[in-house]
Amino acid sequence: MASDPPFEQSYNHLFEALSEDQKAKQVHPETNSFANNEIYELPLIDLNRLSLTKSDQDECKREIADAAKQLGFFQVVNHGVSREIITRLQSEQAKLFKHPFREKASERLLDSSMGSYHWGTPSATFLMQFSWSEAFHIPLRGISGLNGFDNVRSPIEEFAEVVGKLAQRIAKILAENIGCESNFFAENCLPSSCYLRLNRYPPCPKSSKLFGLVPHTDSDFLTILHQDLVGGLQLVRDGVWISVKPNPDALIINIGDLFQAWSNGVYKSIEHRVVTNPRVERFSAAYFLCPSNDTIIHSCNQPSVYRSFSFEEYRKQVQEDVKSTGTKIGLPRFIIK
Ligand SMILES: O=C(O)CCC(=O)C(=O)O
Ligand SMILES: [Fe+2]
Repeated sequence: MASDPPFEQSYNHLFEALSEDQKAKQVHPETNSFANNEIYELPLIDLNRLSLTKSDQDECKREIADAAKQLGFFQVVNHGVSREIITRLQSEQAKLFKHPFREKASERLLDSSMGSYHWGTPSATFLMQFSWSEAFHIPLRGISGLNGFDNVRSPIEEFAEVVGKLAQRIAKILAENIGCESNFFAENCLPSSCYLRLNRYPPCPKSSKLFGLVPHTDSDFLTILHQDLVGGLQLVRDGVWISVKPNPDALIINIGDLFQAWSNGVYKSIEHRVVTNPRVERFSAAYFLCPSNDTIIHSCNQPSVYRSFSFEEYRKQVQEDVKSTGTKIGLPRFIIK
């Protein structure tokens, strides 16, 4: 049966032109061990302590900063997003993706100025650069553009509102920990410049060796993610890919490139990816804390590792690199030599 979205038909230059043997050579060298990666529980931080005594608060803040410095990834519980919102979001997200491919791709679902639908990887020239997934990219200023989709709009709005506040709270804690201007995020990362991405990873019958999402770092300050129980998210720890164990009660937080630059390399934007599952579909929802396009990102400590750049310049550079080389280069472009 054909997949939905029609990856193989539409990208047959990637899939068909290759013999089985060539395919095996083109996938990531360690993809054969996809299933055998260590299953790792991210550092689990209970945010309830932020409303307890000063020493509880300090301990909680220290754990957040330590995780952001060492692994770049952690998970939080008692984050303020109710189980009810998450359940509704998951159920409406699944329904949204169930619309026929033609409808999703025709932009009738989303007013195109308000959001966009993505599937596969148009810039991929070989299978290792290909992502077997589809996503709705929804700028928060555009939630009202989900024409006629009141059922999905309301859990998205509620999720984004609570997670947006959480993102601000975490960013402030991280800024204070390194003695930097903690109002920066409240001033520059308004909800109108942040966005949400709803991801779906269809079962991948062709090959369990394909990526659901290719290895990347996030181009924002920080990302807050909810994943379902299927699993598949992996990240690099000490140079080795490890699998993140899903926790239905937790939200995953990871540092993005902008925080790494702004903190002068103290907080780590870590490479991560999603691997495909041959039988089950997987869903995740991610909130990206972003500044306005004209915000200048400069290291808050000296001497600067990275030169200053605007968010717009960074995004354009990433897009250009992806278009011309098939992969994101990201922060290394901005290191002061
Ligand atoms: O689906 C996931 O678990 C990760 C998604 C992700 O990394 C992203 O959207 O940037
Ligand atoms: Fe990501």
